[in-house]
Amino acid sequence: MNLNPSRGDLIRSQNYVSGRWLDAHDGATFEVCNPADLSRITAVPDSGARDAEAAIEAAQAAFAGWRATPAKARGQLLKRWHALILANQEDLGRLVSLEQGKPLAEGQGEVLYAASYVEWFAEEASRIEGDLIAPAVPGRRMMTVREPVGVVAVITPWNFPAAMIARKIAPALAAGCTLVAKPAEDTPLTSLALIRLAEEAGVPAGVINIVCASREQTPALVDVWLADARVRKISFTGSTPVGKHLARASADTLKKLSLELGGNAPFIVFDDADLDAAVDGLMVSKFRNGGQTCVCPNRIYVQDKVFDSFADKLVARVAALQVGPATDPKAQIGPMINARAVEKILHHIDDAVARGGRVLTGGQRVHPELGPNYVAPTVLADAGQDALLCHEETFGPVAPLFRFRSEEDVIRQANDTPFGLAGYFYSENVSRIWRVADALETGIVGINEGAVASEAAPFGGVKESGYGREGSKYGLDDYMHIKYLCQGNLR
Ligand SMILES: O=CCCC(=O)O
Repeated sequence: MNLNPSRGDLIRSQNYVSGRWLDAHDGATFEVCNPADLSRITAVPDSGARDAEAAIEAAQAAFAGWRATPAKARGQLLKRWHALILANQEDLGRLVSLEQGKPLAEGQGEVLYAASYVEWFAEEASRIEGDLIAPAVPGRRMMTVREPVGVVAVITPWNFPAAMIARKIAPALAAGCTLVAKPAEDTPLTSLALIRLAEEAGVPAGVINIVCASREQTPALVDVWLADARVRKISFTGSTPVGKHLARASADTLKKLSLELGGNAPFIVFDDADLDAAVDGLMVSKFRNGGQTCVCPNRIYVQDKVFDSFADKLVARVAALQVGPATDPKAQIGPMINARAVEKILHHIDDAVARGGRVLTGGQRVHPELGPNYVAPTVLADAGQDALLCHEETFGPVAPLFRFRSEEDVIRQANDTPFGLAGYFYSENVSRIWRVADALETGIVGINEGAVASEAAPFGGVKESGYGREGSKYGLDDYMHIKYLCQGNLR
């Protein structure tokens, strides 16, 4: 099966700045490869400081006009973009799978997920409202209006190359912001294809600007955005260390920040749970995108009494997962994104085994004849709480099971992490459901549910998983500020 899009113009190998497709200022490029077999797909610009600067200038120049465009008209443009994304779903889905590696069905599903944010914010654009406030003294009228923050820098990860950029660009445009964007170096092509469709939808020149950069070149590019006072906001999805760096480095210009950072999600199975439902939920949440998802369960706590039967059911399902490239229609788990990701996953497995863990299934690389990035879906049991995979996001198809005795105990363990993005638990006891939902220190809680993401829901974390919310009726707030108007001397 060929993963190349049938519409050739959707594979772009240039930046898009001020409505023009351009090479990097110095002509530098880097290669984008298929993680399934490391074959070269194309090369894209390896942009630097001058390209970053040009993108800001374009976004700043377009801001006044875009902000003045009625919200309804901005929404209509987003609707046209949404329609084009749906019309090209198959091509975009193939492109996601080609550069990111996820199975075809997941690539197609991701495009729908991305489109759902565009549609949501197309509609939210018409609901940008202010308030009339009861004045505290006579003769005054007090009100609020909401204004776009200005130029936004959007920095996206490789694990959802369509959805993550869509759920940042759509609210930014709906709010009246213009933007400069940098897609992940592993997966720039889907983002470029989406921008090509936004251009086709009629988004004016300069409103969206996107520049690509390699891992080595990214700091030089992003530093320009961090230092420039015209960039009023950064929206970033990625690791906690990088999020902290962005917060520190943008402090001098006090930018507004949305940081969707690392997770270390607990998944708790109480002994009053429906075990089959819990296994279903874990399969969906843990093995989506091969475990390379920030809301994937990282630590699975199972109550003593049901531990063995849960483990048996889970192992049967995990051992049956098909691993392979997206060109194989039977594949359910694709390659990991790159060699560094594979090394980390294998290191976590080895470390867990060194700390008393048992491999119940998987535990090693597979299909070396296809490529070096395939890891067998793995279930581990009984590693110590000091194992690395208790403290760091593994970001791979590894499900470590830990026994617990009491609710109190498991809540303490679940919250014993600096991260707080998602948490999940399964129980049929209504009182426990509300107790545990309240006690989990996470921004998202799945209660008897493993698939929590939705454009209608606020996505984001607490603690060192970041701040800000994406999607939902709250999602526009990150791209707007509130201005208070006070009229005095009313007669
Ligand atoms: O990995 C980050 C985002 C995942 C999601 O939107 O469900």
